[in-house]
Amino acid sequence: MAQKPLSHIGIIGAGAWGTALAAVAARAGRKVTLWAYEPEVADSINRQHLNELYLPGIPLDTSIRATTDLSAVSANDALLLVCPAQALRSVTGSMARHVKPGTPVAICAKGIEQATGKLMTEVVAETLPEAVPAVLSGPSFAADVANGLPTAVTLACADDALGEALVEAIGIPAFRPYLASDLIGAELGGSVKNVLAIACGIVEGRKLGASAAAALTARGFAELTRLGVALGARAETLGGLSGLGDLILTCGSRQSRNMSLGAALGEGRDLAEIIAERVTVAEGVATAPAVVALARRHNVEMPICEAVAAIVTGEASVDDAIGGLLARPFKREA
Ligand SMILES: NC(=O)c1ccc[n+]([C@@H]2O[C@H](COP(=O)([O-])OP(=O)(O)OC[C@H]3O[C@@H](n4cnc5c(N)ncnc54)[C@H](O)[C@@H]3O)[C@@H](O)[C@H]2O)c1
Ligand SMILES: O=P(O)(O)OC[C@H](O)CO
Repeated sequence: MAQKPLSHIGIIGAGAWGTALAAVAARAGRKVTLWAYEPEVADSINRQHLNELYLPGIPLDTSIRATTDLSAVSANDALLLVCPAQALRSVTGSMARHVKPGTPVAICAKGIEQATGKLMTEVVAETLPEAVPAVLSGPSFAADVANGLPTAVTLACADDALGEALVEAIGIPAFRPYLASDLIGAELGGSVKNVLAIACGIVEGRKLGASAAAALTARGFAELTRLGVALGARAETLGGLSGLGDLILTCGSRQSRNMSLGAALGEGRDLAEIIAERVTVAEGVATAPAVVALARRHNVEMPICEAVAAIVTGEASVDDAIGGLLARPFKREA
């Protein structure tokens, strides 16, 4: 039977990225319902067509309807999960009874659950077992996408027909989803690059130079690839938009929350203070220790991620972590 078009898209999470994806789906001609955690965010979207808290100054299509009622998901043909990784289990658990069996559910959060070390696909398999999972990930700053600047991303789905229907539902010339079937590879790239972006930020904040930043990004990519392959991901996914593509973006720009948080750490600022000043999430902070635990379970060496985890958990100072990386024995590159 031919896959019917996905005309009504439910977006779970009205932070910067959920709001940008709502803008994309509306531009693609879809009916969009956006679930917000905060009533004032839903109110601002419905009344002023703005999300002043998370995506300030960007006018939204007036057709986007916001709600705080999770039962609204039952009216959607497909769902995009865009809440922070550490909140995904509680949100999907609360909405589970409203999700129709067979609904495609695209994970857009980039992180690993700290309490369990589980990937978002595992969390969704446990909380929404009758949904069809997909992963949407790649180089995409919310403000760029909401402003209509072009990018391309990976959309991974094990069901080809549903994957194609999702691409049709949200793809527009300025937002080009490339279809893939490797969900683990697609989600792992986005999760690990956030940790590596903190490391690159530290290099920037400590003024260690552009050569150090490039070397760190390349060695970080080697770490990401080792872990991905150990978890069954395909190397070409890790070298694609959702892996290398997003790593280059996030490691290279202070527009990234993870990179700028690292830069502030590198400048000598205190982590708790940096976080307290922000309303937005920097996923790499919670994901760093989770990546390290996952890597140890699979006997994968990830010294840069270990260094970031040691810094964010307060086990090492920035200088000690940098010194530890530079003192590692020389070895073969591959
Ligand atoms: N912002 C981007 O450019 C971008 C791009 C791609 C992917 N992502 C990913 O999307 C996810 C969401 O990020 P964002 O940038 O939209 O968020 P954000 O930082 O703009 O906002 C934080 C979000 O967390 C929500 N929240 C806070 N506590 C919550 C709770 N207990 N339960 C449910 N929701 C809660 C808030 O309502 C808000 O939606 C992250 O995993 C991020 O890595 C972000
Ligand atoms: O601002 P960041 O560091 O959360 O990065 C946003 C996106 O993941 C970039 O693709």
